[in-house]
Amino acid sequence: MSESGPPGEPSAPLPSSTLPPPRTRIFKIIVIGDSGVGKTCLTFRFCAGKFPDKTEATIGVDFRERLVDIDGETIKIQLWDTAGQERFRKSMVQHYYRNVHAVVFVYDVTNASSFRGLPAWIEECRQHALGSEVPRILVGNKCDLRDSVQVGTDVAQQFADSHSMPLFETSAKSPGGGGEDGRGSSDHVEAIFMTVAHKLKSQKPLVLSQPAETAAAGAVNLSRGREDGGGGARGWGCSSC
Ligand SMILES: Nc1nc2c(ncn2[C@@H]2O[C@H](COP(=O)(O)OP(=O)(O)OP(=O)(O)O)[C@@H](O)[C@H]2O)c(=O)[nH]1
Repeated sequence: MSESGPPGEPSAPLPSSTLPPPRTRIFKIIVIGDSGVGKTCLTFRFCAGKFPDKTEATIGVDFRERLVDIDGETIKIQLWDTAGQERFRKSMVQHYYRNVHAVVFVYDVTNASSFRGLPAWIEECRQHALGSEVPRILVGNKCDLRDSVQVGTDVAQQFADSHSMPLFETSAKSPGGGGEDGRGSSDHVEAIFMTVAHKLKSQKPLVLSQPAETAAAGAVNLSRGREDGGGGARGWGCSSC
């Protein structure tokens, strides 16, 4: 007998209009790295599909979200674009690291100092008890500025390997290697975040979720932008990356 139905009546399936809405899983991904490496541009690029007209230094944190479809499941990717400048981080930093599902470390390939700063960001994660089960990736941004590169792929790959992270080199501005408007033949920034989402989906079910109806509309299909597989990164040893 149904607990909620009238006594004595057999339980019948609920009409679909009365079923609770399906839950949407949320993947919280924090994006960290020195000021000016392009965290805002990368997250904007993924969530809004374009390079922002102008950016200012992030104060505290900005959130950007996008619904994606992975193997038939709608998932909300929530990107936390954190401030790179110490003075804009202080009061917020403990909030970034709560319930984090993945971390994206960003450096600027044209700025060696931003690459040298990476161990400090890794150390900050350690201090906030981020375990090795939390996937991390390394992103070298601004690859469109070919003549100004200061951090070579081999040195970055060595660093990534030594921290068991996949390395992606990309450009938020011209992510497919195409024109300045960013409309290349394949969208590398897309592939990077989708690779993280795939990795997370292949892990155990995550707790954070919300009814799908409250999530923003506009789910996209995974097949878009996956052709290049995210730049042949290695480091996780899983089939989806
Ligand atoms: N050429 C080029 N410029 C970029 C790229 N990504 C970001 N920029 C520029 O780099 C500057 C800093 O970008 P942001 O995205 O604001 O950097 P951020 O890491 O969010 O900086 P903070 O908020 O201070 O931590 C801006 O002038 C961007 O236009 C890129 O891929 N190529």
